[in-house]
Amino acid sequence: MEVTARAPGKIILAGEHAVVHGYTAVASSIDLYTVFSIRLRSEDDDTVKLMLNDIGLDFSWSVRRIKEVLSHLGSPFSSTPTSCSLETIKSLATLVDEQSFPETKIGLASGVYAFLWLYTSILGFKPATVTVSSELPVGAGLGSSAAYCVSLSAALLALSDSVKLDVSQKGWSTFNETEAELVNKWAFEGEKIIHGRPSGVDNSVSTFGNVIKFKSGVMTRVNSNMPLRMLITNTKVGRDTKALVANVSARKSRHPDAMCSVLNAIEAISDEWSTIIQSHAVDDLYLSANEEKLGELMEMNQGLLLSMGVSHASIENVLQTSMKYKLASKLTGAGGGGCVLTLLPTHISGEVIDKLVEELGSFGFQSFTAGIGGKGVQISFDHSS
Ligand SMILES: Nc1ncnc2c1ncn2[C@@H]1O[C@H](COP(=O)(O)OP(=O)(O)O)[C@@H](O)[C@H]1O
Ligand SMILES: C[C@@](O)(CCOP(=O)(O)O)CC(=O)O
Ligand SMILES: [Mg+2]
Repeated sequence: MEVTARAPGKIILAGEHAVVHGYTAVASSIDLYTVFSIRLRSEDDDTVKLMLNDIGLDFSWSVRRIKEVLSHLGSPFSSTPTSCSLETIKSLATLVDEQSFPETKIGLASGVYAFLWLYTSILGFKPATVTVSSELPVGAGLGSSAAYCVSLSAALLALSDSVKLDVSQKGWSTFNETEAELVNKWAFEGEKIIHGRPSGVDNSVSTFGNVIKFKSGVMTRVNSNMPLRMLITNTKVGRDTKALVANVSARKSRHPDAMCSVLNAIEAISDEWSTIIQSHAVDDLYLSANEEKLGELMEMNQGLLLSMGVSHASIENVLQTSMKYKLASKLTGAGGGGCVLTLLPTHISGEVIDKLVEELGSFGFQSFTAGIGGKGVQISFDHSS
């Protein structure tokens, strides 16, 4: 039997970085998914094979070798999400180094550490073939790391004793609330390995879907009543969430008072975002007034992100280009490159959007739209293999 789990990426509508420091963010899932499939091999087949299709890397470890290096961990504890210690990260690095990880892709190694940690913690030392592929750009601010950790945790838990699913079900099915909580907690442990200090907003929205508000580790569901449309522009400038989050923390310790004001202002923006999208538009006039307010909030949030040091020339380029069409934009995710959101109000014509997309394309950027606020993690079972 093969187990497949898929988890969505996300956009942060307001409050990225601030949320790492305990201030509110608002985020939504998008209908682009990362998919993990796991097929257990027979017990005498001593191999764990990992195929990372998006980055073109394959790994193969013997179960005996994994056991040897991680023997100090003991048996799996799938029902109790546990943090990976620094000492264990070193052991995981040994396992990855033995596979001669290409130097040019070394930034991606933490994803493999997260794989090994979640795999051995949840399933123990079972031989299997694991593949992952994603519709999300990796490392571009759309939460690929969270979708990776959530879909992996979901597939592993579906094969563990901690979750009892009806494996005869056909097509995609969802987890109950308690099971989804467990998936989310494990995914957060994986995110910690990749991000250093994640807030938990990305894995929560990827697990539970829809639109959420997130503050100090607590998630609240937001009932959005607005038809939100965003153009997502990938500047294709690579960046690393872990480094950007660390830079913001360093700036906060250098200028605690100024940064406190910036973070409070961002929280006010997030709160207003969630109030506006929850309100019912009584007519078109009310809707376009609300869209205008959201556009202003995005511009203000972007200005504050610039003051935190996480904008980039490529992001400023997208902002200026969309401004020519009187459209508001902000970076989404960690910034420093990656993706930018541009609010597409309901009144805007397809022609204008096409022109904007073309102009952004002339800089080498890639723009697309995605469905906002769909389902969270889902699972399916295939008995044919
Ligand atoms: N499909 C994938 N295949 C392999 N690694 C992935 C995949 N998706 C995410 N990752 C891991 O997540 C990291 C990117 O996470 P991050 O810097 O937080 O960016 P984002 O979450 O915005 O895409 C990569 O370096 C890699 O370790
Ligand atoms: C910057 C931050 O707020 C979001 C990071 O998102 P992404 O990894 O860039 O998709 C960090 C976090 O909340 O953990
Ligand atoms: Mg990430």
